[in-house]
Amino acid sequence: MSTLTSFGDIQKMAASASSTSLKPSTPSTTISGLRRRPLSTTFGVTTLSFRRLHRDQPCRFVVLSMDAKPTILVAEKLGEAGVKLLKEFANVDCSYNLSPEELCTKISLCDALIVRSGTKVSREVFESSAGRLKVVGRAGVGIDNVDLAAATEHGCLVVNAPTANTVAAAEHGIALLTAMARNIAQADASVKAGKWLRSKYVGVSLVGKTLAVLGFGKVGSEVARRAKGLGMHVIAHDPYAPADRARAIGVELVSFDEAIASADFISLHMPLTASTSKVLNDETFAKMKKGVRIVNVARGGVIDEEALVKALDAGIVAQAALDVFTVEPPAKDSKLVQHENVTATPHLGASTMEAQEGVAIEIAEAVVGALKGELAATAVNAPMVPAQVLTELKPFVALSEKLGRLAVQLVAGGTGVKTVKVTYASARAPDDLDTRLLRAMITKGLIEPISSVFVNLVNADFTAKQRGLRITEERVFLDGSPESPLELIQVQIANVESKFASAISDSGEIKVEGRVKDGIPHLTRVGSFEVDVSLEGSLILCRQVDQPGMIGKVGSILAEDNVNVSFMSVGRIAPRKQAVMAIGVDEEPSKQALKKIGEIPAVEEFVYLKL
Ligand SMILES: NC(=O)c1ccc[n+]([C@@H]2O[C@H](COP(=O)([O-])OP(=O)(O)OC[C@H]3O[C@@H](n4cnc5c(N)ncnc54)[C@H](O)[C@@H]3O)[C@@H](O)[C@H]2O)c1
Ligand SMILES: O=C(O)[C@H](O)COP(=O)(O)O
Repeated sequence: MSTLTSFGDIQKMAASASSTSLKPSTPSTTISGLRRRPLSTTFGVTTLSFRRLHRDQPCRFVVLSMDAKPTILVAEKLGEAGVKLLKEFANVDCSYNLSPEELCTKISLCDALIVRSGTKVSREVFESSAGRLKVVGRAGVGIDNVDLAAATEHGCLVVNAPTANTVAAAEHGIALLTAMARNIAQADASVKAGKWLRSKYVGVSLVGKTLAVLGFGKVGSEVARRAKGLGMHVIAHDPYAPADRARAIGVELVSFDEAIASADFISLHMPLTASTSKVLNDETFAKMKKGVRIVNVARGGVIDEEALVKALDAGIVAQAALDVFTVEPPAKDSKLVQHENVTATPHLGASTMEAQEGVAIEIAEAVVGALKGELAATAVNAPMVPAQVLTELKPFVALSEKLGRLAVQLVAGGTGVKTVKVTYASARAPDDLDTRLLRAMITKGLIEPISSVFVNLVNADFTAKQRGLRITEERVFLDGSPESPLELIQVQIANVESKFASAISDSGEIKVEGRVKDGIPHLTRVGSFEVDVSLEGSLILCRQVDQPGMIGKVGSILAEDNVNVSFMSVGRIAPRKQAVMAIGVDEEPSKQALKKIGEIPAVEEFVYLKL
């Protein structure tokens, strides 16, 4: 198990550790009764994880060791500028051509891994990392070589470099298109072989011909733009592309069948996914114009290569120019590669000096940012949260996790948490609030205190699902100023008993509610009782008969125990009726002190909660 709770947490934990000067050698009363778990060291922070002996509640200590750096394994050649950036922050191990076994062995010592398309980052890699691997950086666009499901299950962020090689790939597509049309590769080889075959290598013209671009994303649209410049009539098929983007460069979006049936040239630019795998096959080749020419700089797997050989032999496809193959490198005797009407390059689409430097910088910045706890703008398996949104949501992120932690600790032992409802009240329009981050942190708060699983933004939804935890979300629209993204967050756990009966609301759920005040998360409701206590340190909730002297009695028991009270608030139904007192404490009270509080005659129930 990794002892890190999230990318951001490592910094928070480090900060709190430095402020409380925890050291492994420092004896601390909090350590008694705790069994030490394996030690893990990551980038500047050594985490000692302890587990309570009697209750399944993890407790973490973080110790700073300033010289420790994260380790980043660069498994494929990366531009120098990127490596330099990585070295400023981490120990960088550039080890190329690792076998799958060597990669699995090395990975357990690495916090991040950077690959291009030549390395398979399989489930075994994540399993072998035993939780240490936090980020996989794909120095390029296609992430079909990374097992995303396994990454997500292991809470490992995957980031890519989606923009820096777009132009290079588009230029290579155009290079293949023109080279194929004029038999450049074949003619070059024959001249070098001492031949002069001017009539054999008569080509075809591009001007006025129809080019169908399949996949009208970044590369596809750049290819389209360039092909228009060559005087081609360009159509495109992409079920997800906005029509106005196509219109803006004079491209008509059409159906797949129309695209392949009317094209003289087809250029492939979609990702390899389950739905695009072998999208060009016997059936679809049969629908094409006889003599069509095909360019593929996307992924080999989008073409059924056997079917393409047949279509080439039958003359349905006159020529193909391929940069990518189902298996790379393809077999030496591959019928496809050896076909006289095929032009092949060894996956060179992104291989320009400029693109490689750009990609290296793009991925290095993304990986370092992710290791520092920043949310990545190019995350592939986690929500991408723009920086300004994140700044606004930050205190609500903390509030969310604390409400989750509080709510789950109020559940009586033996009653499983299955159904949680989260309500966000805000004066902003629903579309203006991205709740994925908040939901992930609530999930983290709900799950971590009762398990050894670590939850972060990447694996929160997966972990909740795996544990049968159903989290529903509701937005309540409030009148008022939409200046703040949220007014309050409410977490309700249904169908459970509570160890603090007052936490059960009139409708029968455990209910906690919080707000952010001056940037600090506050608990503002427990069950039907309004309270107001800042969510720092730990908390004692106490239901009593409202009467004079209660605050004093509890306060002096805590003072005798040398426990500092940070906050106190009483919420009551009516004067001299029942009240709930919420007391924030900096230290954990001793068992004797808690027992004494429970023995005050007016106290009907109480609970101690760790935040
Ligand atoms: N040969 C190389 O070196 C090289 C370099 C860069 C990119 N690539 C590959 O090129 C492809 C495109 O890259 P990009 O940066 O343009 O990605 P992108 O995400 O910007 O564009 C992909 C487009 O494909 C579309 N798409 C998805 N499913 C589709 C389907 N079934 N039919 C039609 N369109 C579909 C998407 O809507 C998207 O617009 C990827 O496969 C990438 O790996 C290869
Ligand atoms: O998807 C990509 O970015 C390209 O296929 C480039 O891959 P490469 O970095 O392995 O050249």
